[in-house]
Amino acid sequence: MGIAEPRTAAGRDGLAGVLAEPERTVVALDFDGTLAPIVPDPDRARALPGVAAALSALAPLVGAVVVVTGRPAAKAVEYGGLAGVPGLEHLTVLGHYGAERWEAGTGEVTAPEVHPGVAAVRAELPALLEREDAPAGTWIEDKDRALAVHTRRTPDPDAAVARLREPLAALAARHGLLVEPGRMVLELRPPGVDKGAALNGFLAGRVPGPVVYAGDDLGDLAAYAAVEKRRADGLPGLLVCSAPVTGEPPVRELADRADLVVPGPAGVVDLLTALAARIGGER
Ligand SMILES: O=P(O)(O)OC[C@H]1O[C@H](O[C@H]2O[C@H](CO)[C@@H](O)[C@H](O)[C@H]2O)[C@H](O)[C@@H](O)[C@@H]1O
Repeated sequence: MGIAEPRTAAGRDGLAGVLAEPERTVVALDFDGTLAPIVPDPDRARALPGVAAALSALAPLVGAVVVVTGRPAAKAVEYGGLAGVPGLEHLTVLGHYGAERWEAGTGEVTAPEVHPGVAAVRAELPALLEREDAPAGTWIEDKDRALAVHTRRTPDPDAAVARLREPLAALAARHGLLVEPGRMVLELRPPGVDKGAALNGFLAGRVPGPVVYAGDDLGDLAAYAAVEKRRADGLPGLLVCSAPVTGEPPVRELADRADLVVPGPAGVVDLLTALAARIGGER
């Protein structure tokens, strides 16, 4: 299995950079929709079988592998089966869009205090959803330092998001939070972090080199922008979009900016495996 040719010149340069300097390359990956197939119940999401094997084959061949997720870091580690995997001793997981950091080396999560607005939103959210007549199936995911309102299990998920967006934004703003939109979800979370800042923070202090970033949702756009900025500064980058395989359309803004669009987590596993084979074979 080979590596598909990126459709953009920047992407082809990015891939060439990765293959030329794997030891300086950072491979950054989103979790839900990229390593884990999308499922109706977020608590049942799990990394696709094959993810740990692909990552542990690739990680020793590149500078670093990092997971950048909106999930709490510990949940991504648990649902990803990412702890104690041979080859992943230096894995980092940046959770809550970078507010949390888990290191495989210590097995510990470091994070700031929980924003006080989260408790206030937690208290007011159920009444707001009732007042707004949120459709049956609307569901709150309590992530401790953020709250996500999911609509995937409502009859018309996109209409429910459109309807709830403004009142949720107003509630979030009253308590110093913001609304992060995603695939059939509106997350009320503290400001000051995003996946772009998370990725840049991770890259700071490392020897400058190529970056591969794979994601599937709106929250990944900030990381795309960070890679695009590096490319403008002359550093190679490869942007990968993990497109749904369920009939759901891909997030347009992401698919349009990607150098490579792959079919969901299985496509991501294939890409990681092919990268490892190519880099390993060229050593
Ligand atoms: O940054 P990510 O790793 O992509 O996390 C973003 C959000 O993903 C989760 O929600 C999404 O996946 C669910 C499980 O497949 C799906 O049911 C939901 O519709 C998706 O939006 C997660 O539940 C959120 O906490 C994450 O912030």
